Amino acid sequence: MIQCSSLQLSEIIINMIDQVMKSGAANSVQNGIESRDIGGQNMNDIIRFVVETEHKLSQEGRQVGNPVNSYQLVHRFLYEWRQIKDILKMILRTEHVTPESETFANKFLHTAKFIQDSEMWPDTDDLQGASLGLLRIVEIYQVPLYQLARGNLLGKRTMALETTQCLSIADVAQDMEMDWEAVKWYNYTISILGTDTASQHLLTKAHMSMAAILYKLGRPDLSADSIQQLIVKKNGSGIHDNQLQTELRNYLQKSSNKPVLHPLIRPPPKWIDSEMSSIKNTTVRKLTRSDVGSKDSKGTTKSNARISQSTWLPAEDKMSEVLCRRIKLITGLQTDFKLKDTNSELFQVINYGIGGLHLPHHDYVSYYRKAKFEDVPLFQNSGDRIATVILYLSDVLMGGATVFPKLNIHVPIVKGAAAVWYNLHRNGTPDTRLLHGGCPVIFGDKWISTKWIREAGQTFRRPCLLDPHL
Ligand SMILES: O=C(O)CCC(=O)C(=O)O
Ligand SMILES: [Fe+2]
Repeated sequence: MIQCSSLQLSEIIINMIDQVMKSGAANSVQNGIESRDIGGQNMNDIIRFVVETEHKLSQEGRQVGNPVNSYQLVHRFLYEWRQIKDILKMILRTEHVTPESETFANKFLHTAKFIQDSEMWPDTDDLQGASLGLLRIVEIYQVPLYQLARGNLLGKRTMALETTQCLSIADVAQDMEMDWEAVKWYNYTISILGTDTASQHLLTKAHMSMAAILYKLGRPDLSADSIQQLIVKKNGSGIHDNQLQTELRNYLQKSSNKPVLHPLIRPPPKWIDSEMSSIKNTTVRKLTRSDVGSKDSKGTTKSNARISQSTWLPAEDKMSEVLCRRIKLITGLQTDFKLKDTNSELFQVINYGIGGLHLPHHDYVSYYRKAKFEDVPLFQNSGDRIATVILYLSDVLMGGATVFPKLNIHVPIVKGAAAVWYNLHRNGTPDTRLLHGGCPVIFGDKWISTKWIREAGQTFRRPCLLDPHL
């Protein structure tokens, strides 16, 4: 934890750089190492950084209590200086290190160690504190974010924030559950990110984090837009689809340990109406009063637990194929429909009128297996319903949300959006936290389509883990 003010800190850094500069080591390093030795590029980066920091600090660093500069110092100390130390240590370990480089590296590391030992080296708490300071200033004084980031704090000049620093502030806001602030900072970061390959990773991270927060804030529409924009940017920049698929999959698999709903890609707005109408038109005349599976008989029964009409979308329907492919892309799970050993069930299309509801239930069907329900071909060798995907085919004016009472999550019905969740723990046992239901529709006509994905075929896509809590 820093024990001194930012002024003291800047003095220390300036002294440290002065020392290194005066010793002439930086020049000899520049002349002596270059790329013949190891990591020529790294070394040039170090020198550039040292010179830049020195310049910036002598120009602006002495402003007492400047929140942006203090933030920059802490950030640089935490990340960039740490990187430099690692590189220098690596240089010292190489066989052909020149005497000049050795002196430079030793001097630098010695001073860094001295500061670190005196507990003045900033830690992540300091960075969080400095980030919160900036977040508060932006909110309380309504400072336009772009001005602050470009080095203009209410008319006073400060250092400009770098893209990685904006992203890091957004991450702090997210950690502190300052959700809308986080969205604002992610959005700004996205707006300044370049199209070079180095920025691609940051772009994905910013879009993904923003999508997750917007989803949590009950805006699946904006959440899906964020992911959609990412896809357009990535495809536009010539990055192969596979890379995006892997990133999305990693993201979804990582957060799957917490049973939360995942933002799902929504089709581009111009497709929504035609896709949704196509599904409704194909199925509307086939709808019949819905059943539920019953525990004690082998069959299904009409029940007041589910007041709706439903039917199944044929596997050969064009929309069924399109949606299966899309869900496979997003979840990474196998979604093929087969009459035996199926990877997923057909899309069930459900229509709830006024007052229509589905009482809280779980989607897993483990009790079927106990009741030897395996003789129904569809269930043979297909395992349990590992995941559920609900596509929302209509908007609902009031009511009708899908709710998860144990998780305190509610998903409003937004045409074109979708919700995904896993019903089973990673060890295959039912995850009871995923209890959910459809609230009664107050105004409107609720259309959804549900895809239950089965365990069969997912072995390498969502591998089993023994931990019963995952
Ligand atoms: O109607 C809803 O929102 C939920 C539907 C559902 O849970 C299901 O079909 O299994
Ligand atoms: Fe359900």
